[in-house]
Amino acid sequence: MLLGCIADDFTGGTDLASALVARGIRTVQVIGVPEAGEEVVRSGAEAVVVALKTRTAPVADAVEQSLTALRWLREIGCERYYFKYCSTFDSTPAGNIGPVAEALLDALGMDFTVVCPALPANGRTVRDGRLFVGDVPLDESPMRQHPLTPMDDANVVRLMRRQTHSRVGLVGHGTVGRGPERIRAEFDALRRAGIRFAVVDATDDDDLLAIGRACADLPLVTASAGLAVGLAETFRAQPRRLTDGDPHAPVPTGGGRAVIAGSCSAATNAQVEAVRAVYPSYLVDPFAIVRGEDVVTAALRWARPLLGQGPVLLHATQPARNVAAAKSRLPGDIASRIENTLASIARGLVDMGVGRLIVAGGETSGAVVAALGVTGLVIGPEISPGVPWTWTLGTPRPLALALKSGNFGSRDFFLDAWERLP
Ligand SMILES: Nc1ncnc2c1ncn2[C@@H]1O[C@H](COP(=O)(O)OP(=O)(O)O)[C@@H](O)[C@H]1O
Ligand SMILES: O=C(O)[C@@H](O)C(=O)COP(=O)(O)O
Repeated sequence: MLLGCIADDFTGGTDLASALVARGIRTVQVIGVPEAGEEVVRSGAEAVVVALKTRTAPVADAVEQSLTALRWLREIGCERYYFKYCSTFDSTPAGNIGPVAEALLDALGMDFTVVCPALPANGRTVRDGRLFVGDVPLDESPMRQHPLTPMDDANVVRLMRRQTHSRVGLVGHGTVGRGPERIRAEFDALRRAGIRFAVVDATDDDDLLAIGRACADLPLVTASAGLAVGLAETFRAQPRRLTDGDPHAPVPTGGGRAVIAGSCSAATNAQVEAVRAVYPSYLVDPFAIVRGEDVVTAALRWARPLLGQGPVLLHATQPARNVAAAKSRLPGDIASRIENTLASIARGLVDMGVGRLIVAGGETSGAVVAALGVTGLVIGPEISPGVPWTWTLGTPRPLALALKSGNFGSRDFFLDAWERLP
């Protein structure tokens, strides 16, 4: 085992696992910290991703869960660690990226690491420490209206300073463009100056390759899935401990097809719109949940006769103005009540024979995966950058499951995804 990864949500976990697999690193994703590690060790994986649902948890809880994951990764023999957060730095002013990163550094006895949210494959770049989504600074992108983690600042140095007690510095593009030696020298200079976190500019995969090489001796990196581009190369350069080949033959799965969408991100809204003209679709109404209606039974009654005919869509996804209205008029826990409702619907659909399921939204995926009793995910073919098909472990029968980050995928994602299934 070489690389132990801790992802702060489940879509983020499959994003990173898929990036590592695409670069030839055998990767297993586990859901939460398993009770025993033997199965993972026996699987011959070179990397393991522990997917947690800590992005919006209370800070102390997120820190504790992440430290538990780190302990488990150490126990099963990991030597290097990767804290994976969102390429749009989804967090609140209190955390959880900063506090978790700080706790992991402390636990590993380290005094320095990188903060690298860039993910050029999905249009997220960092210039002068500012995070861009396409050409738009993060705080002017639709992320400013996220239901749980609205982002009001694009400056990653400032965001990290808000969230940590540590000193935060910047390695600008001028340095990154000069290559790994220069970047490493800058890391050393920052470390000597008492800087604990270096935000690193990156605008393309060449930058990430250079940063990956410069990080070759760091036991812990913190990043989006982007840095996998660079780190995978440094791992491949090491002697391989395992035989070559794919440990994860695809598991053909049949059964009904469904899309469950709980993300209200711009990309998911567009994907829901695209599909509503094609599939039967059902809106899960937050106001009905709060009125105490049996939304789950109603949704399943609607879906039952349709499942034999083709895919169905069940969504809470709504445009930002409706989400703002729901948030202002409904109780504070409405987001998690919607997640739980969608998770119960997913469970009911699987009980009715659905075997191929797409879930949109990180928090939503966390709730669905828990309700289905999934203990691990085998990574299959990539549907679009950062979103693979996976096969579930721990469920009574393997399911084909795609966990789609809210802002990933083209407009036709829900229509095209089925074609990528073997
Ligand atoms: N109509 C709605 N009104 C308010 N909140 C909603 C609505 N639909 C979904 N939500 C909540 O918004 C959150 C979306 O987060 P998530 O699932 O992580 O999506 P994303 O990947 O886009 O961030 C979830 O907690 C979900 O329950
Ligand atoms: O890094 C990313 O953008 C994704 O891997 C991710 O974490 C997205 O989170 P959600 O949009 O909440 O799914």
